[in-house]
Amino acid sequence: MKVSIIGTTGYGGVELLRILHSHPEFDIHSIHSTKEEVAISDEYPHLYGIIDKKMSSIDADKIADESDLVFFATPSGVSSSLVDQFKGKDIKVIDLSGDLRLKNTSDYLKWYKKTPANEAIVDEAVYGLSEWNKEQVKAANWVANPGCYPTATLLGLAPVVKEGLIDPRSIIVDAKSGTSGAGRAASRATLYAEVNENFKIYKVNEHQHIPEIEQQLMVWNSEIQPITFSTHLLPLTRGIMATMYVQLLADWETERVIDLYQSYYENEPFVRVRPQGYFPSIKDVSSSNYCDIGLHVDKRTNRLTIVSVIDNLMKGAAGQAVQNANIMFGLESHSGLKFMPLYP
Ligand SMILES: NC(=O)C1=CN([C@@H]2O[C@H](COP(=O)(O)OP(=O)(O)OC[C@H]3O[C@@H](n4cnc5c(N)ncnc54)[C@H](OP(=O)(O)O)[C@@H]3O)[C@@H](O)[C@H]2O)C=CC1
Ligand SMILES: CC(=O)N[C@@H](CCC(=O)OP(=O)(O)O)C(=O)O
Repeated sequence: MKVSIIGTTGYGGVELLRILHSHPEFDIHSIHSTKEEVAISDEYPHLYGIIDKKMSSIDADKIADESDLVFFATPSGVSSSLVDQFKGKDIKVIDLSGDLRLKNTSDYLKWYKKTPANEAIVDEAVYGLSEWNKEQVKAANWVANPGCYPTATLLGLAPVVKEGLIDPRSIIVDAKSGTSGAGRAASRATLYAEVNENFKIYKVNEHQHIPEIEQQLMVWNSEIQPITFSTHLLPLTRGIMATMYVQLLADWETERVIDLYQSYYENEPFVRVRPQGYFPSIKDVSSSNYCDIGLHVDKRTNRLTIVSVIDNLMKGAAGQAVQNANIMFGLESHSGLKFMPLYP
């Protein structure tokens, strides 16, 4: 199968290249960004002699004629204009941005402060949280690849929310990310001198992933109320840790909660529910497509602590996008994604 990538010079795009270069079924047919006739190895010298392909102009007709699938690894606002160029064409699309995720376009306007994408395509797009929406992803022409924080958060909350085990008003998510989550464009917030030996909270109660998380939680359980969700910048390149606190409605032992999570995820190659007493760290999943989950019930408060870790560029972006592509084309969901975490 031939694939094209738009936004190849970004961190999500170059992670797609890393995965697809050794994928058994997908061939990288064309790569694109705002630059043309520039070799990707000039932008990323680590690719020298491995992928020296040049970027070409974004011609939607040509891409649709020649490729089976295109990834939009472009910023929010740019993806929506690509949607206009690709709609009606005979090609499957996976968008890594937030542009197709929010079904209510007024939410998009409110949280992203940008013009929403074409409403019919937003309606049609399937939310590609791979573990949960497989049948829909399989049949989809447009996939909205989930955000990095929502992926870690939703995989960690799904079993207790679906089972109705928690007070629906009690969800608190304390999330932290490495700086590659902000992309490759230069910004003061991600300068070495700002991030190194520092730890900052940002976008307090205003993060654009809040409506995305709430939307999916409410699909699973309509009782869910607005959540508290905080994001912090870690002095790391890759990785997300989401620590979540929820109030259990009945007395549950930690062991029983772990059993529940293990039964939910037993057939999922990328979700590892850790045994009692172990809490995963970011290094446990670095550069891999795994999401690791640790759980503990505090018997004094009857609150459950859930720790969920992912690599933001893999399970949080390019890895999950390829997982969705595998599902869309009837391949094994872990095809081309069997990377062991990088350690140390
Ligand atoms: N980084 C992460 O961990 C995650 C990112 N995402 C989402 O994935 C998308 C990509 O993120 P990321 O790779 O980090 O972003 P980057 O800023 O690193 O890269 C953006 C890419 O988009 C290209 N681009 C920008 N404007 C245009 C345009 N008008 N037409 C064509 N290409 C354009 C850039 O090309 P050029 O070099 O030519 O400017 C670059 O290749 C974003 O929507 C982001 O929110 C989602 C989950 C996690
Ligand atoms: C560390 C960091 O800055 N992370 C970014 C993730 C943005 C992102 O992935 O954007 P969409 O999913 O909305 O497209 C942030 O918190 O805004």
